[in-house]
Amino acid sequence: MKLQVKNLHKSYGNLQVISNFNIDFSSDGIHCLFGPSGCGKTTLINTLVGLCSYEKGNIIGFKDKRISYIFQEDRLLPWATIEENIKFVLENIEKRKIDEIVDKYLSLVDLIDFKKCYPNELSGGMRQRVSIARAFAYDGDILIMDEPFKGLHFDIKKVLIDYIIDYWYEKKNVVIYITHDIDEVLYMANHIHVLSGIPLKIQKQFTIDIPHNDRDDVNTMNKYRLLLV
Ligand SMILES: Nc1ncnc2c1ncn2[C@@H]1O[C@H](COP(=O)(O)OP(=O)(O)OP(=O)(O)O)[C@@H](O)[C@H]1O
Repeated sequence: MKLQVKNLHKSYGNLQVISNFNIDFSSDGIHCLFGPSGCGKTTLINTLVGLCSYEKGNIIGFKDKRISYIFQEDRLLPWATIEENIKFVLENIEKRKIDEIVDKYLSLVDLIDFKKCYPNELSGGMRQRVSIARAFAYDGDILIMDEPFKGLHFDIKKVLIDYIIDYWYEKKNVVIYITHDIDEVLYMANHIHVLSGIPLKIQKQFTIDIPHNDRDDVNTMNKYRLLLV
């Protein structure tokens, strides 16, 4: 699967956040958008998934795709329990299977004991984990994540990153994520787009074509680290 953005223009009033921007996404590796706060990364992905309007340009390949989107903020329904929040995105699936899916992903994010709780009974990090579980349960054709692990404890973060890497090897879906964390990039990403802005620009793009379970040689990885600092 290949997704393309061509000559994209997007502004908020007089603020031109994206101007004549081009980028391609493929399913042959995990894509990372790496850039400073405020350069326009969230605006770009909100535009790609149709949450933001844009003035000009072509967005090719996203239409009619089911998209799992992990937002920066949890966006849970406050009046629904944790399990109901996940069930809400599971359509056309038989009831027995729905319970299995809910339990599978709540166990993955280590929140199975909290499924009858409401969002306001959980901490911010726990709510973020629910929103990760919800996105995985939805199982879209494209997975997009906006700083999904920000503020999470190292142990659970590693479990979730390993899950995403395995998920990508299994499904070979397009996976795009935003992060500010260099170690996370070196551990998880294949195609790295280093961005600046505003307006949003690609400073450099490079590929780490080392298999994920073979990235522990510090000297090799430092070569890539230097491209990110
Ligand atoms: N709804 C909005 N209305 C007006 N301006 C906005 C809106 N959303 C974002 N902006 C502005 O657009 C610019 C890009 O914001 P955006 O959130 O896309 O950046 P970002 O790279 O994702 O930042 P961060 O890494 O901090 O999330 C910023 O100057 C921001 O103030």
